[in-house]
Amino acid sequence: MAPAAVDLKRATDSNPKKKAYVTFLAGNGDYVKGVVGLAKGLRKVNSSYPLVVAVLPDVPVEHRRVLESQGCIVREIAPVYPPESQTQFAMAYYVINYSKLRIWEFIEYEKMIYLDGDIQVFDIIDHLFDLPDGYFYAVMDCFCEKTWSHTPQYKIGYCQQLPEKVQWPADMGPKPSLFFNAGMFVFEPNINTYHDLLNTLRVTSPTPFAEQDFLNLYFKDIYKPLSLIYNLVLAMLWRHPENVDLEQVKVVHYCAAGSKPWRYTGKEENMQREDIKMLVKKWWDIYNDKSLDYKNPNGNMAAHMTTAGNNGEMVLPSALTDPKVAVCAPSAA
Ligand SMILES: O=c1ccn([C@@H]2O[C@H](COP(=O)(O)OP(=O)(O)O)[C@@H](O)[C@H]2O)c(=O)[nH]1
Ligand SMILES: OC[C@H]1O[C@H](O[C@@H]2[C@@H](O)[C@H](O)[C@@H](O)[C@H](O)[C@@H]2O)[C@H](O)[C@@H](O)[C@H]1O
Ligand SMILES: [Mn+2]
Repeated sequence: MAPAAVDLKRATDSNPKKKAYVTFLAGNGDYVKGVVGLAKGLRKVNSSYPLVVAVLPDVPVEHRRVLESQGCIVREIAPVYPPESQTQFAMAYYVINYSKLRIWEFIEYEKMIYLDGDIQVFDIIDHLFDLPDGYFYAVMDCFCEKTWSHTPQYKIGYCQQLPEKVQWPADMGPKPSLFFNAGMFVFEPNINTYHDLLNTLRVTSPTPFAEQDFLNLYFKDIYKPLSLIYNLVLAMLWRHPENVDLEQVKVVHYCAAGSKPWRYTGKEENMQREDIKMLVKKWWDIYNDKSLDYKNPNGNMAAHMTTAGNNGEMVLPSALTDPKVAVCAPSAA
């Protein structure tokens, strides 16, 4: 699918080096809040690059308009499904995450940083665009959460985050290759890679972590681990606290069960931790910061995005102001 002219134009005019952040949005639910938060977070750290949002057809036009009003470049992609199988995904909805593969087709960009919609960038990471070409950069995952209970490493208590804790037994074959979390990665869109990814997927049996497993398999030979400061998988806080210095962390990935800030209730395991409550509040502080809203070139909010409330305040479309999930930033520090 050739890139739409308008995207090409915007990519060339306002972004001569043709680099961009990209995220993925599916459905008509509340992940759009995550993407709005991400767009505002990148603005807060003064990133020089735009945020492209790859949206599935089921993302409503109202959500797309809100994202455009926040300065995002919205690109519709077709879904990608894995081959038919009886696989039980770690989370049933992971099946839609294979659609992330479409971003390799965004060849008007020479380098992109993919970020999940449940990620927030608290410190500028634009320098990652200058990493040498020809590699796939991402942060190593952790195998200690229950979501990994189907794996041999979980069963013997082995985790790449602390490999000396449990030796990998020789009778279990070679130690698993380094495995990255697919919520954040630095990559180069390339049409040949794109077609090869889709062709390879057609002959690859799906596995519990869906496209994350597939990407780890596909890029195993060129994968280069990044420091965890670029994608703090929250479980690291209680699984490997010795590896985490929160002061240094630049990117937080709200992937632990119950940690999505826009759905946070504090009820799930580990969600009453002071560091979790602090990180959720940090996310809400950005999401609610109106000074971080995008001002289009003529210096005001895109009119068709908002309507004035009774006393002139900015009223976002109902999708983003659902009273049921009104600001629930915990009172903690
Ligand atoms: O209903 C959904 C589920 C997922 N996603 C996108 O797919 C990414 C991966 O899913 P998720 O972050 O929930 O996986 P986790 O990192 O929590 O395992 C999300 O961050 C979103 O960008 C989405 O847009 N809508
Ligand atoms: O579709 C598979 C997903 O797999 C990954 O999420 C997992 C993984 O991080 C585990 O290690 C955690 O235990 C778990 O909580 C978390 O959901 C990616 O973050 C996401 O983008 C996506 O690729
Ligand atoms: Mn995620």
